[in-house]
Amino acid sequence: MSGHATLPLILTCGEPAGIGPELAPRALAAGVPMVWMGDPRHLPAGTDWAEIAAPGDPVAPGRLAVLRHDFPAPVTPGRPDPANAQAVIDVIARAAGLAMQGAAAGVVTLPINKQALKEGAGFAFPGHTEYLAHLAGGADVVMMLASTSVRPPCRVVPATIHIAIEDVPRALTPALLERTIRITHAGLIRDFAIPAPRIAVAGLNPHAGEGGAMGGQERAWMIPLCDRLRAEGLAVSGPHPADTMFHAAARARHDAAVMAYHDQGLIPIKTLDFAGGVNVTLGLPFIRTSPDHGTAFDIAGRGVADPGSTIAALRMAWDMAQARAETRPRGAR
Ligand SMILES: NC(=O)C1=CN([C@@H]2O[C@H](COP(=O)(O)OP(=O)(O)OC[C@H]3O[C@@H](n4cnc5c(N)ncnc54)[C@H](O)[C@@H]3O)[C@@H](O)[C@H]2O)C=CC1
Ligand SMILES: NCC(=O)COP(=O)(O)O
Repeated sequence: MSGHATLPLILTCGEPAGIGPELAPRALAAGVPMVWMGDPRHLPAGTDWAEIAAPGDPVAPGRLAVLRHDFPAPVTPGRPDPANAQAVIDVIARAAGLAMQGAAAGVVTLPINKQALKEGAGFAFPGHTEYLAHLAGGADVVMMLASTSVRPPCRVVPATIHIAIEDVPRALTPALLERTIRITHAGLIRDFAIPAPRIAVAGLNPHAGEGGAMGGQERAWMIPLCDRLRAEGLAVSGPHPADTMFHAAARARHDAAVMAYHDQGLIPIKTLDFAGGVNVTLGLPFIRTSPDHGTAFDIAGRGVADPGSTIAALRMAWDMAQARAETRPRGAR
């Protein structure tokens, strides 16, 4: 056992027409070592910043360290420019590359606009989660959103993510659900110091199918899958009716909830803790967190964006980096 993380986190700029640039200087309030990667011309006027050549280079306290990445086109808040799309993608890849080389403690991503990247640069991924998994050589990952300021905590993992609701029943297979549960289980042990994670699984249908009266997936394979994993020793419960999994007493009974689809999980967490919710990718070879919100074009450039979720994402990533450093064998990177 050894050590603690010393290298900074990299905060990627995300979509520069969104609220990312104004959140960057305010993220210093997290009080953890970080550098921002992006085009400094996008930062709010008056930002105290200094360019550095590598993540570990020193800057004066209170000053934003910048790993410069120039963008080709000027930015208008609220109006993404297709000409900048490839640079947004390149920043993510560059930051992930540095983290994989061991040159940074992890990556915290400011939001991207998926539509702008698809239209501007043919971005072929639904989001950071899948792109980072690809950059990591096809890592088996899940998306978890974790609260930081509600008790009992709320942690949700959607088994299917950014797909049309009409495609969910076909995409939600026994293999996908089992894989999602196993990655969640391993991630809670590794990064959340929960030695025997309790995982609640949501049914797909109202009332978890009501014994087959409201849908058949629960009886056909979800109950047998949960039974099998329990027999193996995993603390898996369910499938539960999704609508009663998130009141306080229900949250106290699990460490994470694996949900059938995006909104089944993201609506409760964003309702309970929008300002403190953190998106974590479990299963990557490096640490990645993100605020839970998007690009917020409707308020971009006005200086009113709440930095709470970004600050929480930085602190969570830093805590994860410390925990990993403490359990890393001496001499290993
Ligand atoms: N990790 C990422 O890169 C994410 C990207 N997105 C993307 O963001 C874009 C916009 O998504 P929306 O669904 O509209 O969600 P959104 O989170 O951008 O905005 C929803 C509402 O919340 C408000 N809001 C968001 N963040 C806020 C903050 N920090 N402070 C104050 N108010 C805030 C916005 O003004 C808006 O009214 C989409 O392209 C989506 O794909 C969405 C979620 C995560
Ligand atoms: N709805 C969550 C979201 O869009 C985050 O996606 P990702 O960019 O973190 O994969």
